[in-house]
This record gives sequence, structure tokens and C-alpha cells, in this order.
Amino acid sequence: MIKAQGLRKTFTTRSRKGTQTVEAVRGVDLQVGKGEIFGVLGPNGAGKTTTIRMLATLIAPDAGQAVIADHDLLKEPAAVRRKLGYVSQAGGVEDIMSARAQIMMAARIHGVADPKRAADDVLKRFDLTEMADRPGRTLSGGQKRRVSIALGLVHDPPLLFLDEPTTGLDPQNRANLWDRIKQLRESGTSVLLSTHYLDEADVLCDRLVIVDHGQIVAEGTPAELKRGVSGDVITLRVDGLETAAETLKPFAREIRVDEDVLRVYVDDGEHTLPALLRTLEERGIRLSSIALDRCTLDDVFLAHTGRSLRDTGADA
Ligand SMILES: Nc1ncnc2c1ncn2[C@@H]1O[C@H](COP(=O)(O)OP(=O)(O)OP(=O)(O)O)[C@@H](O)[C@H]1O
Repeated sequence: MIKAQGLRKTFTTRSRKGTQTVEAVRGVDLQVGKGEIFGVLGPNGAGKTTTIRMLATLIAPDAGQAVIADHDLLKEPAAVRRKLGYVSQAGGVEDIMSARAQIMMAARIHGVADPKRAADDVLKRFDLTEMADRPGRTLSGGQKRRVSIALGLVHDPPLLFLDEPTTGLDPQNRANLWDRIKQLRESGTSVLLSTHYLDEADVLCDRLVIVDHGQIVAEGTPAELKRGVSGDVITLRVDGLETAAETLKPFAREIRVDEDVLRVYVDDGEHTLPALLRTLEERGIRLSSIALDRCTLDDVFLAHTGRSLRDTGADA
């Protein structure tokens, strides 16, 4: 559905203080299959929105190329646009018009043959029929987000771009939206979504890329990415982090000192733990807490960037 190579975008802004240049996207390649939920995971400012906006024909790349739904992004932007739905971070739900009127207008703009019927269908699909005739401003955050997705889907595109679809929603509304996004996959729609939520990428995405500073640092299924780092992670708080790290080296594939905790990456946590505890005791290293976890996508991010996505303030 998407095959993109070498996408680049640099923004230059001029102000009284001088010229500022930001390399927002620095050579991104990605491939999204039909009926796949594909994620772009990264911290704030990583270049996720810029990547999506280039693929959605909203801004021109400085370099690179892409074929989307069998059309060339640069040579046939109008044909590409007909094949996609785009839901921005802001959502684009208008305050005064009703949800139904907004969706019917979007259907007309897309040249849908029967706008009323298309709006009714998508309203029903997103459980919005009851509030369809209320002005946009009276809808809750979760309802508004559903309307924004309905706006992107009313012309039944084979590809939907969702830019941070659940940011700002409470856990219940997020879970509800995840279910709806999964249903899109079942109906054959390909979805490319950006997110800074680790759990969202893990639960929802068939495959994903992790981006940082405009570049892809890792790519794969959530399981592949986690396997690539290591099986389990033992997180310890101890007195004397550096000494403990040195002592535990023989047990680990990798050890990281991350602020005030030690992360010990091991193949088999359950069997490593008893021997590791014995060693700490023998060396007189005082332990204040210990936890054994399966690897998360944050460990993957940490392994590739040296920072935790949580520390960037991106993840909730
Ligand atoms: N129109 C623009 N003019 C100047 N700089 C821009 C513009 N759009 C984006 N940038 C800069 O490009 C970088 C990437 O921004 P982008 O919005 O793509 O990141 P993001 O990963 O989507 O972040 P977030 O999660 O905060 O939305 C940032 O440093 C941003 O400030």
C-alpha cells in the first residue's frame, strides 16, 4: 500500500533573530502492506507528523519518493489523495456544525455518490448516530475523536493516516478507539498511525518503525523488536550503581545505568534471578528494590538511542 524511500524534509524559518533550520525528516524508508496497521513510534519532534504529511500529499518532500496505492506520490498526487483518509492531531471537528453535516460535507468534497447514506453508515459504524445532530462543540473528547476518524473514512479509502489518534484521551476511550482501529484492519483498510505511546504501538501495530531525530532507528513487529533487544529485563535499585553493574556483568547480555536504576538485560530472567541475588548478597551490595519484566518497546528505544522514551516526556 505504501512504499517510500529516502523521504527528507528540512524546514527553514526566518525571524528577527535569524534563520533557523530544522532537519525534521532525514531519509525515511518504509513499506506498509495491505490491511496492515503500521506504526511510527517516537518522541515529540521526532518527525512523525512531517512524515505523515508528506505521505498524505500535504507537504512536498525535499527528496525521496513514494508509491501509494499504486500511484506515484510526486507525479500523481490527486490520485494518491483519492485513495487516502487523513486524520490530523487536531482532528478537524468544527464547533458549530453538527457531526452529520460535517461528515456529509466531507463526503461531497470527496465526490461520494450518496453523501447522506455514506454519512449514516459511518456514523453508525462509530456509534455516533445518537449525537449526530448536535453541534461539534457539545461532543466529548472521545466522541470528537470518533467524528474526526469518521470524517477521514467517509469516502471509504483503502488507506487511513492517523496522527496520534489517542493523545489526550482517557484510558477507556483509548481502549475503545483501539478496538475500532483493529476493526478497520479486519475490513481490509490499511492504517498508518503515529504515536508516542509505547503500549499503543505494542497492542495495535502489526509492524512499526521507531523514529528519533528524523531517522528510523529500528523496524519490525513489536515481538521482533523486543526479541532483538533481549528476553527479559531485571531492574534494580541498589547502593553503588557502578559497582553493582560491574558485578553483574557476567549475568547479562547488556547492562545499562539509567538515572538511579540499573537495567540488566538477560535471556532468561526467571532462572538468572536467584544466582544474581546470591551474588549481590555475597558482595555486600544493598538492594532496595528489584523487578523482573519482559522487554518493552521502551527498552528497544533505549537500546537504539541511549534514552528512554519515557524520559523524553513523550509517553504517559
Ligand atoms: N512548519 C514547520 N516549520 C518549522 N519547523 C517545523 C515545522 N513543522 C515541524 N517542524 C519541526 O520539525 C521537527 C519535527 O516535527 P514533527 O511535527 O514532524 O514531529 P512529531 O514527531 O510529529 O512530534 P509530536 O509528537 O510533538 O507531534 C520539530 O523539530 C518541529 O519543530
